[in-house]
Amino acid sequence: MKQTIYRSQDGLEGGASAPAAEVPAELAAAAQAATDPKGAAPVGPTKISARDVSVFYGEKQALFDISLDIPDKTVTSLIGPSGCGKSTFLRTMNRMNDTIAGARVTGRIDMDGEDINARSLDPVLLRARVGMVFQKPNPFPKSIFENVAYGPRIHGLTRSKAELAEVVEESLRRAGLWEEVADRLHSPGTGLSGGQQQRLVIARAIAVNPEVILMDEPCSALDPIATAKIEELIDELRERYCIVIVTHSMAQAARVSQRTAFFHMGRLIETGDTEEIFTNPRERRTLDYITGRFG
Ligand SMILES: Nc1ncnc2c1ncn2[C@@H]1O[C@H](COP(=O)(O)OP(=O)(O)OP(=O)(O)O)[C@@H](O)[C@H]1O
Repeated sequence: MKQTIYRSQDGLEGGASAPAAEVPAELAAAAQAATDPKGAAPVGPTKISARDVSVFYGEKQALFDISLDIPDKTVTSLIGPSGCGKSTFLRTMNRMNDTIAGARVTGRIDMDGEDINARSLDPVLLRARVGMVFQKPNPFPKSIFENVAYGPRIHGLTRSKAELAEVVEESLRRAGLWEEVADRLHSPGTGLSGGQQQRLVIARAIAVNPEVILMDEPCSALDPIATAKIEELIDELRERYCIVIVTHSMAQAARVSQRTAFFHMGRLIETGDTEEIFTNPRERRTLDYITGRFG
């Protein structure tokens, strides 16, 4: 079933007054539910504030003057066609672009009002505060226990073995994996299924008390059941963390995020509540993308 969406005239290219497009009713309903879930916490205050952020890979400019506020305790989706700069923008938030030879970032990104590119800020500590989950699960070639214990140990977050074991258990519980691995904590993390490995990686990120979790297409290598589990987990985690997710799946963005930002050719075209972006976008390009006309 389709639902006809009428767009506002404000900011439209072309200025047509006809119904803009047909957004599948399921997508619109999912976006509505994610934006205004019953009993859920409201969108939090701004956690990360990007101003005029541009990124260059050598001579090539990949992002152009991005200004975007990312709220705390909220899931923000970054959507847009391949190559539009979603992952590049995600990486600016934990300075992962610093690790790419020839990459240069200009502009300013504040986290809780603090410039994350300040020289005084240690990128290793920043990456503990701003954890990252990649497309392909990447557990260390170590046991399940050691994968999670590694971060707290190197950052000196626990004082005894017992305390470390507690942090490991708590992190695995919060990542929804404890029940499945409690009896094999000392088996290799790489022996788990893809979906379990992705939850292990999330537990590893959680173990160092992050404030933000960045996810770069975290479900693209997973089957639908494992994907559903990760989406459920994302929904639970947002009560505590600021979450930013890059996804190619419009249905996933509509299901899991309360805020959505649409990128196109290195520019931020539009951002707003997910429901608004999916049902009444201001820009024609946004509409064309979410209704599958390009990308
Ligand atoms: N390490 C790099 N070196 C040079 N160019 C890069 C590098 N990483 C990304 N780019 C270029 O920057 C632009 C944005 O890429 P990016 O990966 O951020 O886009 P994306 O929207 O995440 O794409 P996708 O959805 O395909 O993952 C692209 O043109 C890409 O080719």
